[in-house]
Parts: sequence; C-alpha cells; structure tokens
Amino acid sequence: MKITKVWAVYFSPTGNTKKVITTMAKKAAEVLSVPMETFDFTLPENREGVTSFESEDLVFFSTPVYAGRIPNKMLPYVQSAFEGNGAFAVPVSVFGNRNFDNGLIELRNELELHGFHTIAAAGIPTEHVFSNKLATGRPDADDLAKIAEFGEKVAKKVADMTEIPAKIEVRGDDPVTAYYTPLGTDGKPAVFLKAKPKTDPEKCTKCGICATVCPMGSIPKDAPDTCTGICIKCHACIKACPAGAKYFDDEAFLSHVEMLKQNYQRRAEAEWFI
Ligand SMILES: Cc1cc2nc3c(=O)[nH]c(=O)nc-3n(C[C@H](O)[C@H](O)[C@H](O)COP(=O)(O)O)c2cc1C
Repeated sequence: MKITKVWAVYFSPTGNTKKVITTMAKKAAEVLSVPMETFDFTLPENREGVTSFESEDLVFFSTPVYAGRIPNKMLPYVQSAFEGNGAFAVPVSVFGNRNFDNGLIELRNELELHGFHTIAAAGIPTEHVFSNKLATGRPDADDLAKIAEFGEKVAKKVADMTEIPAKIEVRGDDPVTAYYTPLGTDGKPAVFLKAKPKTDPEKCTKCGICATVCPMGSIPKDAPDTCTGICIKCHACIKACPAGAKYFDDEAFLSHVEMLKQNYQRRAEAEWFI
C-alpha cells in the first residue's frame, strides 16, 4: 500500500505517551521515506473541531490507560473528533506497570468505528505518574529500541500489503467492560474521584506554569494555587511545577498508590500485535 504521510496522534499529560508514540512513528516515517506530522490533543485549545485523515496516511494513535480504559474525560472527544477516511492506524496504549486491561481494545474499536483500518497495535509499560517506584524511568533505552523496531515492522507490513486486512486482534474484552476499580491497601475500593491537587503556599511562586499544562483547563492563570474545574489526576501540574508546590493529600488516593507500590513493582512487559 502507498503511504505518503505518517502521523503521531496523542494525549499525553506528562509526556510518556508522547515519547513512545513519536519514537514509533518517527521510525516508521524514516523506513517509508515520508514526512511525519504530530497532532497533540492534550490541551483543551487543541481539541477543537474535527481532524480528518486520508487513505494514504499511516496514523500512530496513543493515549495513556486510566482505570483500564481510554481516559474517560477524553473518550467523547476521541469518539467524535477523528475521521479516518480509510487511513491505516496503529492504536497504542501506554500504561503505568499495572495493566492496560481494555484500553487497547477500546482504542482499536473506536478507530475502526471512525474510518480507520487498524493494522497493528501495542500495549507499552511506562513509569506510573502516581509513583516513580512503578516502571521507574521507563521507557528506558531497551524499551525505546523495541518501540522503534516495532515502528519499522509496521512500516514494512503496510508497504508489503496488497489488500486491506481484517482489524488487528488485540487482548481485551469485546465489548469493553467496566473501568478498573482502584483499590486501597485494605483491598476495598478507593474512592478519590473528587480529589484535587493541593498547593503549598510556602513554595508556590504563582508562576502559572501549572495552568498552562492542565489538560482540563482547570487551573486559573490568575489563581494557580487553586483548581476550580475537574481534576483527572493526570499529574501534569505536579510534574511541571518548578517549585515542587503541588501535591495530593487525599487519603483514599494515597492508599491506592501504596497498594500499587505493594503489588505492581515487577517489570511489566510490552505486548505487540502485528
Ligand atoms: C487517573 C489515572 C489512572 C491510571 N490508571 C492506570 C491503569 O489502570 N493501569 C496502569 O497500568 N496505569 C495507569 N495509569 C498510569 C498511566 O497510564 C501512566 O503513568 C502513563 O505513562 C501516563 O502517560 P503520560 O505520561 O503520557 O501522561 C493511570 C494514570 C492516571 C493519571
């Protein structure tokens, strides 16, 4: 099949998804000797209108997994703002060392529903934003080499293809089932939906960087020590704050993080579907 452009399309509040998908797409573009473009829908101002692709596009499309699925606040956008028009696509779920559960099959299904032909897919472990004890420093050099190698395999697959294949088979429940229920150290559901980041007044300089990185636009520029809108717990503000002023103190949330540290420190492996 003829490909004239490779795309890296992603939602990535703290940068892991961006690193994974641009590494993969860059390699594919290099192998196919075509240009690569990126479309980053992390910030609200980028999520306006519909993005259309063409039948000679190869689109690497990735979101992090939140509670075993596509982040639920992004789902309506993913379901309404992309038109494949016959483009080839590679859904990629990036997860924080626990499991991608149904995040990948959900993304595969959404892309297929919206005019893309999925030809490969992957579930890739990266450091969990909740704790640097989970998949510490990943993707590491070994991961990045494997991610690029997969980009190369996808490029070769699409170049050799003579007809449109059936959708790529991936691990997951179809139809997709409920979101993963986060648990606390007591094994009971940890309810922290309403938790919001706190700001240490001693440390905050009101520089406003946090307001510029919040994917929900929930931190006002003129009052960056507050969070007035929805918080999806993505940790963009916490990771971006140069003063280390942002933190969560919600007990249920901290108990969930502790549970993850107790149970998910083994090295999770990537899963490749091609
Ligand atoms: C609200 C929330 C829920 C998450 N749920 C899961 C999960 O169910 N399984 C998992 O392995 N990682 C989970 N993670 C970890 C992220 O998928 C992981 O840290 C990812 O690298 C974040 O991507 P980013 O750096 O592009 O923002 C979750 C993270 C957040 C913020």
